[in-house]
Amino acid sequence: MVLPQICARRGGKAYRYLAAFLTQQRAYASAAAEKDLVVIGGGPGGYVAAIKAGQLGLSVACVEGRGALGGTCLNVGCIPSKALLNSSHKYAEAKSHFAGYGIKVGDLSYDFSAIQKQKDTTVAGLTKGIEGLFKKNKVDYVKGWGKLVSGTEVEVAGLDGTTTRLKAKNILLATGSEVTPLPGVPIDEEKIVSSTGALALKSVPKELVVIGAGYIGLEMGSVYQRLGAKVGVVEFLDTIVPSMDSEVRRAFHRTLEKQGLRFKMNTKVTKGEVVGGRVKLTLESSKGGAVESMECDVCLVAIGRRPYTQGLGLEQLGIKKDARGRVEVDSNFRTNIPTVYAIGDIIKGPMLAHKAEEDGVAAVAYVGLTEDEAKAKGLDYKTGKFSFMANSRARAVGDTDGMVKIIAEKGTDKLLGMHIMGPNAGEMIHEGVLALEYGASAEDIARTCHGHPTLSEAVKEAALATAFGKPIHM
Ligand SMILES: Cc1cc2nc3c(=O)[nH]c(=O)nc-3n(C[C@H](O)[C@H](O)[C@H](O)COP(=O)(O)OP(=O)(O)OC[C@H]3O[C@@H](n4cnc5c(N)ncnc54)[C@H](O)[C@@H]3O)c2cc1C
Ligand SMILES: NC(=O)c1ccc[n+]([C@@H]2O[C@H](COP(=O)([O-])OP(=O)(O)OC[C@H]3O[C@@H](n4cnc5c(N)ncnc54)[C@H](O)[C@@H]3O)[C@@H](O)[C@H]2O)c1
Repeated sequence: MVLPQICARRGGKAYRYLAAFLTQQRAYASAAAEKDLVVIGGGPGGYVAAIKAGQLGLSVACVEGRGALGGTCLNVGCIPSKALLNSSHKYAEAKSHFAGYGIKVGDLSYDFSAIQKQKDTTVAGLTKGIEGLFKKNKVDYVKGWGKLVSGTEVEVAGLDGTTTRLKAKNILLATGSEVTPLPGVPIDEEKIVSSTGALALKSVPKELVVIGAGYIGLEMGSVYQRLGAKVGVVEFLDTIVPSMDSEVRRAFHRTLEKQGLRFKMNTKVTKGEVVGGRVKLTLESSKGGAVESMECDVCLVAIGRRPYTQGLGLEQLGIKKDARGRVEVDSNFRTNIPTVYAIGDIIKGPMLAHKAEEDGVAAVAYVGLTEDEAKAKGLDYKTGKFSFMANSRARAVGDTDGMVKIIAEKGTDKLLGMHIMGPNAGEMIHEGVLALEYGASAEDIARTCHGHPTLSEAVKEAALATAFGKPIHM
């Protein structure tokens, strides 16, 4: 009764103030009450866990400090990089391939700020969408930086300047990762950039040097090469993307070179500085000796990522980390403090949004063992391959670079790994994921009817090659 009386006495403005005050009090009250679960970090690890907990009927809060949900992946990772890859791919297609299909486009150009805007709109739509999902699943979104005070308490330095404490039966750490810095090459996010700066450049550089031929370097290098930049890649090792199957990796390397990327292998950058608006780099052979220099407009440092646990209070609580700074967990994701759990990039395993090897570097995807791993484990294995050059759909759409490679156990024919380099690899790999999950054999895949004409027929053909030694169409 109080609220309508005050409203009647003082008019609509007071009502609005009071309603806002009560909403705030309710938020404080719900924050102060003990939650079943408090999640620190709103990336793909944390936000999915929070939603699932909400769906299971638990009371849950998710603390996120960057001002938007979705973590690295949605804000400065998977999603913006794929948006730029898509735009640059469409432009490159129009430039180099449309004429071959009889399509005339006249003077082709692009508006880079519009490309960036499209990327930003995509990101904003998705991150806002997660806020909606939080509401739907009754997850409290607490905006601020969280710090463990005990195994059941989190202190939040709110983005609005307030400090609050959340009590929880259980706490889940999902604070993700950050760029690994390269000593001597300080990142300013304008001239010497990390992936975050590379995703937000205001214009396409004339010359880009990428340090590190891993996922990020090759994705961003491809984007800017397609948009007209001269791209050089400096890699410490003698191979690109070291975790990939070596045969697939070699084919991928050749494809990237064909597209125009230039590689300097077995080389490390020891110094980088901005002089007169240009980036000057000092290079050395990774095997020692031979100092040389290189110049470019923008340099991307992409030598890996490391777990982000800064300011989280792990040390005070004695939460164990390994030598690489990753939080140690048991098979139930529990740390050495029984009420504190950890998931995602801060624990061991691949730093991938869903810890499943999905959509790889623009067009590479894999699941299970590489041939090199099968060999190292001493397994008795066999392989089968099929090139997209011999796949009718790939021929029809003019996207014939790449292959499907399958690795299976020799005696049982059981699938051990699948590797796809080529068009739509990130979508097609799920056939391999499912096959591995259910312990399928290469013959199972080979005997399964695949629609025609589809890129997926290359998977069936590679399975035929693995199970019976021969594909049909090659
Ligand atoms: C350029 C790029 C491209 C990528 N592309 C792919 C891809 O195509 N496919 C793929 O699978 N993976 C990709 N990844 C990797 C993927 O982004 C990560 O593996 C994934 O985001 C990890 O999820 P996470 O939830 O563990 O951590 P994150 O996504 O890093 O989320 C952690 C969140 O926690 C917040 N946080 C940290 N500390 C605190 C604190 N104390 N309090 C409150 N909040 C905190 C951070 O602000 C962050 O938002 C890419 C990464 C990059 C950088
Ligand atoms: N499509 C995807 O799945 C995707 C895309 C982007 C990022 N990611 C994730 O993000 C993580 C980080 O990506 P990344 O590309 O930064 O790391 P990465 O580990 O994939 O590659 C880093 C590369 O840098 C090289 N390197 C290291 N130190 C060097 C030095 N001093 N000089 C020259 N080269 C050096 C390494 O040998 C390696 O080849 C990946 O591990 C991956 O899990 C995934």
